[in-house]
Amino acid sequence: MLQNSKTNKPISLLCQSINIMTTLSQAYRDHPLIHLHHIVPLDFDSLRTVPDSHDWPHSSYDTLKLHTNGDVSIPLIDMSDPNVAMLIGNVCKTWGVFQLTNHGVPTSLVERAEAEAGRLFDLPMTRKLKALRAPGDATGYGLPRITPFFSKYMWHEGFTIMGSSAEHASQLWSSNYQPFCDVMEEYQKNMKSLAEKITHLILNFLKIPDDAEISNWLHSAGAAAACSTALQLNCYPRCPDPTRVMGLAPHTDTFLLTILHQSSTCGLQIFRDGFGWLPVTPVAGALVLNVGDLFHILSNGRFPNVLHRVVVDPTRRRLSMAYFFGPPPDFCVTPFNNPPESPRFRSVVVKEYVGLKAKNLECALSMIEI
Ligand SMILES: C=C1C[C@]23C[C@H]1CC[C@H]2[C@@]12CCC[C@@](C)(C(=O)O1)[C@H]2[C@@H]3C(=O)O
Ligand SMILES: O=C(O)CCC(=O)C(=O)O
Ligand SMILES: [Fe+2]
Repeated sequence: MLQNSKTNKPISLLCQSINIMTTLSQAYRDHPLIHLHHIVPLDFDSLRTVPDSHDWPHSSYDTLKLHTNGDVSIPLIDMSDPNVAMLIGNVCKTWGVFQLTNHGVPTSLVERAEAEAGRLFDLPMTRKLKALRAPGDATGYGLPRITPFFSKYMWHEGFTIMGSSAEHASQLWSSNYQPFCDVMEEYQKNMKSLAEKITHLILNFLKIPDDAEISNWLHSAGAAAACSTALQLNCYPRCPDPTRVMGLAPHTDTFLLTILHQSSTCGLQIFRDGFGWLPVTPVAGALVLNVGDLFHILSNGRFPNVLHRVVVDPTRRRLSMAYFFGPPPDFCVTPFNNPPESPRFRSVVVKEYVGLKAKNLECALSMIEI
């Protein structure tokens, strides 16, 4: 029987019943987005003007003033710093987002993954549509999941992977799809082990005891592979008039942590109270990490689940790869509070929260608030 390496407690729930546990794709299939059937991304490269369907009423450039003062920038943390746990913990509290260098993920792997993502989005539309996300499914090619919550479409095409990408990749390329699958698999492995390390540092920072359910899960995660993970490849084609479109509309991420690689093209912005939208300027070799809703809940609101969006570049297409990490769909997330502080949220099972988000997007959090 597997045991938590720290507490020596058996990991019964997580490992033994693995066959009856909900997978993340299943959790998403259980909460389909009704309006997203048969709507496909535009063939952006063929367009010379912005169609009305993609013309945002309030342009992404001036709805909220973009803060351009160079001295306010997202913190940069060096993972080889001896105080890394403290640095990451404090930044999660004050910002909810940071860039990380010396993270141990080989640059060559990141470059190969970005090149494969580029090869995918370079395919003709007729080819990409072969891997179109089926109605009610979570994986494959298509529009962002949050699309139905907005009245206009985003200047975006994406490809979602949960585990193996073989089924969809073989629809994209009848042969020669193995290099794509191999690099995406290796990338996900590296992301998972980085996400586990960072989560471990954060749980220590929050002084969450070793016998808490979340610690028990994390210490078993490597062995049991019982996690919710997804890799989202994002492409923001260049746009004839970027001031009128939205690359990715403002949102928070659902899971514990997101690890993002952004190409050298600018576009990601975070919303910070008192400042407005701040750009996350690409730093070569650095990964962007941000707190998602589940860490916000788990930290009892101490960590902000940072609101972010993406604006589009007039001259260059932008690629990014976002890896989402959290406990498995059947896991119950309980806020960790130090008495006399009381819990701000009720406990919530991951798949139940996925369902709340599918129906209510950003209001999901307030629905579990106490
Ligand atoms: C595991 C995840 C996380 C998802 C849903 C599912 C697969 C795709 C992810 C994204 C990627 C784009 C932004 C977002 C908001 C979206 O629309 O799809 C993300 C969402 C979430 O964080 O909720
Ligand atoms: O493209 C980016 O920089 C951000 C993508 C993002 O926010 C997401 O995939 O959730
Ligand atoms: Fe995001």
